[in-house]
Amino acid sequence: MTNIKTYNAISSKGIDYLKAHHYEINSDEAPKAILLRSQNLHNEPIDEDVRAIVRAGAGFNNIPVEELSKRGIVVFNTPGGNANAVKELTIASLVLAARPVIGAIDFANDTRGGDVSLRTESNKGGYRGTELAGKTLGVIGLGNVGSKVANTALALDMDVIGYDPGLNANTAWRVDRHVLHARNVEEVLTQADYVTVHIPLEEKNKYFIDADKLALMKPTAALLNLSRGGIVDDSAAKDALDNDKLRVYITDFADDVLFDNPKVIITPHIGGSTIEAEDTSALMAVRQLDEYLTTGNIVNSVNYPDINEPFTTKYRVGIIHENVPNMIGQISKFFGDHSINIEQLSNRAVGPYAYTMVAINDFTKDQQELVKTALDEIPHVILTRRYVNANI
Ligand SMILES: NC(=O)c1ccc[n+]([C@@H]2O[C@H](COP(=O)([O-])OP(=O)(O)OC[C@H]3O[C@@H](n4cnc5c(N)ncnc54)[C@H](O)[C@@H]3O)[C@@H](O)[C@H]2O)c1
Ligand SMILES: O=C(O)[C@H](O)COP(=O)(O)O
Repeated sequence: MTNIKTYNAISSKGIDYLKAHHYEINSDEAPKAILLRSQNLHNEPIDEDVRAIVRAGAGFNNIPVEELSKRGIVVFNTPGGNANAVKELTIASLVLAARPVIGAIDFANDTRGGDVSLRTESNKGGYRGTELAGKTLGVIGLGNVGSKVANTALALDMDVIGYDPGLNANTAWRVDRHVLHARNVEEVLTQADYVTVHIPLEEKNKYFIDADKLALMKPTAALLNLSRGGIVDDSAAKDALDNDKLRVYITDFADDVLFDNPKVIITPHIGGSTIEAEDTSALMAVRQLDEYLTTGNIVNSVNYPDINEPFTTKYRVGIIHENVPNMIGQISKFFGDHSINIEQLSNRAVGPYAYTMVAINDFTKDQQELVKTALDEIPHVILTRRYVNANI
């Protein structure tokens, strides 16, 4: 049995899937893989035998990806698995930014005991809000979450302007054609009545919304951050609120500087916390993990290229290596030199790393032993794994 170590509350759908596929969870054996949500893995020792780490969720800033890549550990996430949940909380946040719902609920509860109807009707004028229809929503990041938010806002009769320089032919189609594409983030910030940020916390995005960008926003605007703490400079946001340069700030990430501020609404990182999103993300995660551990196929990796081929031969060898010249030449030569016939060879690279998958039918025990030890000695090869097709 292969042991999988888990952190955080992983949906039972994911755990049951693993158990039904001959894995054990958190046993005494050295784990072959880690399955987690937001657990911070930076500064945590990762067991020698670990071959894969799967984030059941979108953001992977809690995982030391660079360090793991050097060890040949494949890191996966589950893109889109919780996007609908975040979209719905973002829409709820827009409504909370437009209408004083929370204060109104508190007031309604306070009317208990007196002439409820009289007190309610005579004081409800203090809880008048505005409508989203006709206002402009700026969406920064039009990925799985941002595209859904943008499209839904159109259905609420908002004008939507989006900014995402990373869109490509595969991802751009998700965005409704009525969403205006900004040439730069400044266009979004200056035009929007509501700004919502849906980008990953990478080095380049740390404090992406800082004092300078806040200064470009309308003083009547609302800022929403359901992406990550650290993407908005919360101290700068607090200053903008205190100086009437920003009307309201809603964030899914608590921060000491934001507490006890009537212009701030904080939720406790619940964007992806729905039953549906947790089930979907966990199932995506365990399927991707099982696929990698049993066939070598890589789907939704954040550090290595995806290779997803039907497993039609008896054996496969997956080779994780650096993306440098002549690797395919050296790998092919190795197999040729040892009289191992290659049925198919797939190779893809992303950034500094590459993955080569070699499909084999005739593979003696001696040849398999040789591959296990000698292939790793080719310079720039990081890790080699052999896969046996259980269906042949
Ligand atoms: N609150 C929650 O519980 C919750 C749930 C899911 C995701 N998230 C966060 O939201 C982020 C986005 O999620 P997603 O599923 O949409 O990810 P995604 O990868 O599908 O989309 C992210 C998009 O942001 C774009 N982008 C990156 N940097 C940018 C920048 N500086 N300006 C404009 N666009 C930029 C990328 O090109 C990409 O299209 C995640 O990385 C995660 O941190 C939070
Ligand atoms: O990046 C994500 O997917 C979200 O932040 C959800 O995090 P969680 O799985 O800890 O709820």
